[in-house]
Amino acid sequence: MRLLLRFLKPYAGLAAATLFALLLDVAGALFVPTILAEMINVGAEGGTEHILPTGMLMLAVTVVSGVGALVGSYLCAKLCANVGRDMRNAIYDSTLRFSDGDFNRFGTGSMITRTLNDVNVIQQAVMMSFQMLVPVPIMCVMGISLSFMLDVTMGWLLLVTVLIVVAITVVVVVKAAPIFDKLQRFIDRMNVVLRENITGVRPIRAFGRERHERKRLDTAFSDYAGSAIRVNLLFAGLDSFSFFFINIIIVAVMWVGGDRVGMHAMQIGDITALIEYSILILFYIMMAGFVMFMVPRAFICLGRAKEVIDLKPSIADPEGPDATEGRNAALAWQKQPSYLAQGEARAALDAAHPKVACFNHMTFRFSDAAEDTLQDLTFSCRRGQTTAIIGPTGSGKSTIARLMLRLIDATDGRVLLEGRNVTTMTQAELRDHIAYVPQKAWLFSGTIAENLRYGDPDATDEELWHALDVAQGSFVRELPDGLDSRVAQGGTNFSGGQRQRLAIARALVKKADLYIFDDSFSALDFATDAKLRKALATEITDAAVLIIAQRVSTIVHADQIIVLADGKVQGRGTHDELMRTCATYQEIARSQMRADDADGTDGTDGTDEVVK
Ligand SMILES: Nc1ncnc2c1ncn2[C@@H]1O[C@H](COP(=O)(O)OP(=O)(O)OP(=O)(O)O)[C@@H](O)[C@H]1O
Repeated sequence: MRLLLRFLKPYAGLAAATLFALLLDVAGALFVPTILAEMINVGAEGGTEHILPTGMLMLAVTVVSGVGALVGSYLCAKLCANVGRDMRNAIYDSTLRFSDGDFNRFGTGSMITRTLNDVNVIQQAVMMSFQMLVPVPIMCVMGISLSFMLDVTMGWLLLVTVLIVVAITVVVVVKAAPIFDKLQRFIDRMNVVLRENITGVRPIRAFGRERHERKRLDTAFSDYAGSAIRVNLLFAGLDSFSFFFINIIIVAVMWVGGDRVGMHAMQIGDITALIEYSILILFYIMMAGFVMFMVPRAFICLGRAKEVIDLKPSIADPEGPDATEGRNAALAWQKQPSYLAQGEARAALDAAHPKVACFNHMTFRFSDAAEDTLQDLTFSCRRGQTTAIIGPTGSGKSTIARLMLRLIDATDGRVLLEGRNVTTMTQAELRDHIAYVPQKAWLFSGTIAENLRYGDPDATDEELWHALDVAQGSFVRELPDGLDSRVAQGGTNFSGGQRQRLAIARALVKKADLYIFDDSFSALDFATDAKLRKALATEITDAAVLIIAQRVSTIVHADQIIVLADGKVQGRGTHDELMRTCATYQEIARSQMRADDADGTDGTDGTDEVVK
């Protein structure tokens, strides 16, 4: 509730105006039968000259009430649309601050449900509450007071009826609340299964798992349908009960009212007013009951939205950017005896190729893992040099890229950029220095130019073409629309290799200090891979390059190769050094040679260099 008030606060004026307009509507609705009763009473006693002015008054009240209803509905819709928009933006903003772990906690399906469906439920509930719930107490108090003013006995009759109906409505609503909780989780589930089925339609067909998946979907749909039917049964029950009571009260008012008129305790026109009051009050309570059905669901949705909006990201920016802490740490590290012992050679290297990124005795373990994914990792990426990481699948290579980008934080040790601990920089500042090509080359729906300008929104067409040329993306020149060619969501209208080259070009458009290529050449044929690396070497001369790769041929020319296995560094050096000293590297290189022999690949792709 506090969350809702937080979002309503900026629109306090609009909310007050909405309530005032709706109050006019309610007051008018009750005032009309009061005037009508007066007209009948006066008319019954022969005062026909009052009919015209009273009729005009009724008309005026109806107009005011109608305008109140119209304006109230408009303001209410505006208010709720604004609140809904702000809430969706707040959820999205919060998502942008999520670390990888935070994302995994919620899951994509649930995040979509929370942003779209949950906020929609909240928006609808707020709108209906304003229009149908908030006026109820006003309607009840005013209607019952007017009834008491006409006749005390009739007032009591109406009051008791209202209390019974309210009590039954509350019981039904309380019963429905847990079903709504389930309903929302079933929507999450449907979302997850449906997404999996749509995005994974090819493997589903390829493995002939249509029946299995259909069953999974059917279960998700049936669970949702079962709960929805139970809720609707309660809803229908309350509906019929309310109409039944409205009819009963009309009969009761006529019956008891007839007696009271016979006893001269009230006048004939009062019966009309009392019937109108009863119908209005019970109708509003009935409508409130329907809204109350939505309220528990809206509270659950509010709770789910709050979980996201108020989540303290596991990776947060420092309170005040603390550059000195990071620099001091880097200097302290460089003063260690082991570091100094390596003496002049290192000093010369530092001068020629200053360090851009450093991993300093860094250890990392996923929160749900039993073992460290990376252990005691120490290496640097230097300006003007290429550092490569190679290792078997699952050895922790991509985790290094995620740590550098601070999508996850080191469990122990430090990750430094330009001598500063990454935890002392804001994430935006850190990522500003880095251009990253993810393992899965994800493209956004739009045009090729729009995708490339993710790297730099101000890049000219010439710069985009240049980046494409370096990334061996000349296929774009052959497309009829060139840079304006359409890209489907995820880039699915391009081949894997084309997607990788576009993702590489996107990274190249950004001028960065560190370029990270996470297995970004894997879908390229050997010849294109070789050409691309050659073009990269002449293009990126003043930045550090970190290449994560599976193929030895991709990294054979790297200035430094880190061999990783089971999260530990097994060897470090150039290709030639490692071929002499590192058994793991030799094994990787030989296994790839054997695979190439088996493939019948000749030596024109760089594998001959690997073999030597
Ligand atoms: N969110 C996570 N929670 C727990 N463990 C994870 C998570 N993400 C990755 N891992 C584990 O961390 C290890 C390293 O994963 P990583 O993706 O870094 O490997 P990799 O060397 O890049 O593999 P590949 O070459 O196949 O891409 C793997 O064993 C993986 O199962």
